[in-house]
Amino acid sequence: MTNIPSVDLADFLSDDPVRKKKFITEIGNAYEEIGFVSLKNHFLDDELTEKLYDEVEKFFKLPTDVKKGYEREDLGGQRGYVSFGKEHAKGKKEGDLKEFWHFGQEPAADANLTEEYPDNVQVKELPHFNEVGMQAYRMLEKTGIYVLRALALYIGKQENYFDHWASNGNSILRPIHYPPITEEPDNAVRAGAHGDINLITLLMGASAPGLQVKHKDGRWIDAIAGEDELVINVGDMLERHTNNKLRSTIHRVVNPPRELWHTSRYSIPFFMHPRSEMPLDCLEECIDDNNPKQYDDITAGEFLHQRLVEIGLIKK
Ligand SMILES: O=C(O)CCC(=O)C(=O)O
Ligand SMILES: [Fe+2]
Repeated sequence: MTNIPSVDLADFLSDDPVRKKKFITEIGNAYEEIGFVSLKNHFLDDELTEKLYDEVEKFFKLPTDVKKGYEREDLGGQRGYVSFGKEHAKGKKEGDLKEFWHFGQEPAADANLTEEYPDNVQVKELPHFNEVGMQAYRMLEKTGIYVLRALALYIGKQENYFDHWASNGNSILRPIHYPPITEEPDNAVRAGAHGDINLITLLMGASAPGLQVKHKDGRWIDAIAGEDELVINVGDMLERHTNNKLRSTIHRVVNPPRELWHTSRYSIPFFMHPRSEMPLDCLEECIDDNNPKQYDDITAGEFLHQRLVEIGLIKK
């Protein structure tokens, strides 16, 4: 069971306006409060999830020098492999105890983008790795589009407000491996406390506990998705765009107790980003006398660049 509110995408997709409204209210209220929900009846089925985990485990078991051959520092780590300890939470000096992979957008031929996306890095040792990764990418992207439609209605926009920005957007699927802990980590943790950069994050059930979410009252709450559920949270871009109406909640991944140091943990977040040119300017609908405009205007691309420098993936 989970400690965060659970919502059912089947409500939003139903023909019954009462159920649809119920979903919008539930997810919107949850995002004003705790910033996280777990979602059932999404588009990523068990079979594909299992296949992806299988490929991901095989990848991280490859020799370190093979994995490092797939590292693309020239792309700020936005495609391919990022090695252990490289990324740190904003404002923290110790690197996180994790290595990860990035699958990026492969836009439709007619997408009419002003900016080109770099190609994905192909893993030669694993013939199905890239194909399975991109299948999961599509299903999570499809799920995310519906969640954004519900949120558009919640904040008083047209249902399809985000479609243009988020379709063929700069989203990233990030399989993460947190390896066994072999020495005293001191201040390093599996993932230091952070808010996600993007619009929303869709996280498939991790292989082990560890994810914690910071409640408004300061307590850390374990966030564990129910069977077949995705954990979905608001990121900093959406928080900014909605002038703090929808909350990007701080979360972290804690180290396991010492007796479990020898175990790996895997998790696979999908960071849903818009196209780079999307203005994240605070929406008129979210500004009033009680809540004046909190942020300067910025585009998604500019905001992402700033953050990649702050977390150590782009060198200034
Ligand atoms: O590993 C997890 O459960 C969450 C990871 C996370 O928060 C992130 O990569 O942004
Ligand atoms: Fe995160």
